[in-house]
Amino acid sequence: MLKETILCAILHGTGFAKLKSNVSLFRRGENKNMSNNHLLLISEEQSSDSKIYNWFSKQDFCQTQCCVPSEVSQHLEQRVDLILCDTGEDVSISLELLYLGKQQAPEVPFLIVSQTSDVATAVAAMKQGADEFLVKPLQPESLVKLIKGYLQARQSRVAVEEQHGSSTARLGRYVGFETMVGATQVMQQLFERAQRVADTDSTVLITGESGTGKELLAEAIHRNSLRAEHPFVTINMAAVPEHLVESELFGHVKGSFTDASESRVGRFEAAHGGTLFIDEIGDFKLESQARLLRVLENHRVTLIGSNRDREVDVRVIAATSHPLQQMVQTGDFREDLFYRLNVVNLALPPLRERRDDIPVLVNFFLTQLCQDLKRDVPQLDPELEAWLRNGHWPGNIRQLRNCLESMLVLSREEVLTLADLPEMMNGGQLAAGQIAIPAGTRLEDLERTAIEQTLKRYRGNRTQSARSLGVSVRTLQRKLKAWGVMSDSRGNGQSEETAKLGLQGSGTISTSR
Ligand SMILES: Nc1ncnc2c1ncn2[C@@H]1O[C@H](COP(=O)(O)OP(=O)(O)OP(=O)(O)O)[C@@H](O)[C@H]1O
Repeated sequence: MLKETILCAILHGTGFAKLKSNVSLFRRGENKNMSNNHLLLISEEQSSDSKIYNWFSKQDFCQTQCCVPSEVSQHLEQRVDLILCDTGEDVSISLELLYLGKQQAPEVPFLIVSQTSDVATAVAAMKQGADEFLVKPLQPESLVKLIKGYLQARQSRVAVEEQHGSSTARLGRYVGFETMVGATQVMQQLFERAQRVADTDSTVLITGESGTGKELLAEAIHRNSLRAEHPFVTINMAAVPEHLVESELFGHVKGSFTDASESRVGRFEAAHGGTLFIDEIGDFKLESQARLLRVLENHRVTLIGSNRDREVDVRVIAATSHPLQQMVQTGDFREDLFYRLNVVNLALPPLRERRDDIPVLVNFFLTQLCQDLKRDVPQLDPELEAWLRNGHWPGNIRQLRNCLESMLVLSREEVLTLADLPEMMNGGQLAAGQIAIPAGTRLEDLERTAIEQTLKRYRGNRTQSARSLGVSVRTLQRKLKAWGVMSDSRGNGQSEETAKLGLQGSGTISTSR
């Protein structure tokens, strides 16, 4: 009996609670016209051979499209309201498609139809975000009822969101995350995916170097979600002493350990109804990982020193600047927890990989900071602009913002120049013989930067620059050519391309002697 109950719960995805709420939503809007819903059926068979498709195409509560696995990605670019995946005996194909579905359309319910009732497989599917794991043979009536429940819940959510002017991504319109700047294609795509995932309760893993905006993105997801009215609670695992991690997260009762002079509510409970952002999840020790996994699976927390647990309704967004997958391989991070967290992955690129955003970010921060400092927005000297755009920025957006803030605080001039750069950035004007290398500079960037600075110093004269760099003119020409800089036929003097190159800023490296 117990086994049956467990299996039943597993087969119904996130459990009975969710199923019940769907059913009640269905009742509320029963009379609504549902025929505009789009169901995507993934099948190994062509549509004409698929019995399940033939059956669905005769139903009038939705419009059904059928496709083979290789066409799924293409279909997800169109409107889809529910995915039913039946890939025959090989469930691993369904799991791969589930991953794809959750990456491309996280808010769309994904139902797996399987021929096996193997519990381990069902658990694996649920961990990866499947909404249902249904075992054949299926009862048409129950299946229709289940699907209608999902579709109705989805319709109701869209209606609520439209009423509140919230997300409309699924209708083909994209509303940006106002607090975040990013005009490049990579950021626009990321915002779009984040907007879509905001509509769901899926766990999200945000990856990216320090200062790329992981916390800001997590908060934007929360603000765009139906949980927005509830708390957004953060915890940075790197900042909490190891022995206090569990008590911070799960809370403790008075006297449960030496320093526990009072009972304390943990961050999970504090985030009830809202979102918990766990930063630097890679710093979590293995024992605590097991406990976190249990909370994510059961939605219940047990305070340290107590044997009573409490239900929590919390959406978790985790972030890491460490390569978690590698940590899984080395045994430093639990594989099951990794998959539980990585239902949707949002990867923030480093600033140096989206340089076109730098001018937009600079304007954004200058305006914001000048408002705070109650001063007029200064102009930027073109050389400084170029320097900012071409900097390496190992500290990413945080470093860019701090750099601008420091200049604005220290200079009241109407035009900011390279000379106003904070001392630690050096403005490309290091004392004679100095070279400063910011943490995170790649070797290939180092070489290019050194060459750029030297050419700039010798006003584009390649003979003098090559001599200064201790290489032949031919070697220098070869490198410039490889970087797409046209060769200067005069061998010296200042070609247009060299002049351009010479003007480029270059982090904090200088070859001055
Ligand atoms: N796209 C963006 N638009 C505007 N400001 C941004 C953007 N991304 C980040 N910032 C700003 O940059 C700073 C760093 O952002 P945030 O703390 O979110 O980064 P992080 O990746 O979480 O850093 P860490 O890993 O060190 O905690 C903040 O001041 C944030 O407001």
